[in-house]
Amino acid sequence: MRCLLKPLPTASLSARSLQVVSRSISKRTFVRYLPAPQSIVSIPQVKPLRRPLQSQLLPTYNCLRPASSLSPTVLSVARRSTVSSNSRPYTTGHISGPGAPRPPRDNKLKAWPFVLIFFTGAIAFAAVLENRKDKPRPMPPTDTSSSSKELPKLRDDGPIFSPEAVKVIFVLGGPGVGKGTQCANLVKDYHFVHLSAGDLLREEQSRSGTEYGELIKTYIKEGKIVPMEVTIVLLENAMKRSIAAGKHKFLIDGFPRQMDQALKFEDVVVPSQFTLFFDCDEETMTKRITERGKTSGRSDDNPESMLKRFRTFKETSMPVVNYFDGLKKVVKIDGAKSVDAVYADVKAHVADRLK
Ligand SMILES: Nc1ncnc2c1ncn2[C@@H]1O[C@H](COP(=O)(O)OP(=O)(O)OP(=O)(O)O)[C@@H](O)[C@H]1O
Ligand SMILES: O=c1ccn([C@@H]2O[C@H](COP(=O)(O)O)[C@@H](O)[C@H]2O)c(=O)[nH]1
Repeated sequence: MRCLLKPLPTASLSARSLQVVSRSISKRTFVRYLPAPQSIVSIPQVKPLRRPLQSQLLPTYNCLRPASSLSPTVLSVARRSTVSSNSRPYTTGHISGPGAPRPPRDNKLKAWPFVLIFFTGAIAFAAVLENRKDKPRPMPPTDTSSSSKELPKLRDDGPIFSPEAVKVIFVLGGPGVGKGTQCANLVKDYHFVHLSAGDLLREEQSRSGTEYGELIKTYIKEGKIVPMEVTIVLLENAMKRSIAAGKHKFLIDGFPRQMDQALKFEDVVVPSQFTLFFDCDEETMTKRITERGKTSGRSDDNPESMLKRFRTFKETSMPVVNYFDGLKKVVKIDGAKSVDAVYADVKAHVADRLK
């Protein structure tokens, strides 16, 4: 890039303009007029410009100076790079007559368009980057008529039960891994109350007069997680009923399936003791669900819903397991073994914490 400088009384420039021009000059080749004998002296910028040379050039770049007023160093640089007006098309347009510089034009505004373009470009670029940032998106509603329902309001004034008085163990694992089967064993031996979030949702879905029936039906069929407000209220009510009957130990099966549920439940109901996590490969779980699907009558025990449930489990529920694992609150059990072998492992790992 080149910048043409024409004779201009320094005094006619504001201090700010001088600053801007001098900054742009220090980065470019600049051209200056000398009175004689050359028509134009082009002083190529040396990068970086040596300090003493720069300090001699910068104060003079805007005005005509006799060559005699320049230091020998400046002059020699200038003369070495001096060209005739014909050999530099870019500069010839500014010469009228041999050796005569064009009358000065007001150069004050020249830097501003560049400054403006630079800043406008920078702002636009920043805006584009901001938009491309991956942002979390809300889950698109699967059924607009039901998802627009007003959800129950959850309190935010702390847990209603104390963890000393009410014991909660979360039971997690992929679809069909055998959570319900193992919970039934624990209920028999350790007198837990077994609350399956999926069962509570299915009950609510078919309860006459419910306003969430359609919403729950759609979410379950799609293998998605019903909004936590509905599930937490169902769990809380079921727990209150059991506590009123003198039962204080709960296995909460298939919940929390999503991080917001985990945090909210512990905030407003009761903090959990730990999580039993049954680990298993998808192939084994698929076989178990397929077998169960022959008689269960469940709307999600079919290949299409199964795939969606596996995906939701990996993407949405595994982060919950990992979260509690980070807090050292997960007991991991191999769920691929036989029912009895799995139960033996459960007892071996947590028998002392179940009483
Ligand atoms: N260890 C096991 N070996 C073989 N079959 C099992 C085992 N555990 C459970 N099953 C069978 O697999 C099917 C699914 O078990 P279960 O309903 O307990 O799983 P789940 O994890 O509660 O499922 P979901 O999350 O879908 O409600 C049932 O038919 C059950 O009898
Ligand atoms: O906290 C929960 C638990 C379950 N769901 C929905 O129910 C189905 C079936 O759950 P199971 O535990 O397998 O019986 C599940 O796929 C979810 O759609 C839920 O939304 N929130």
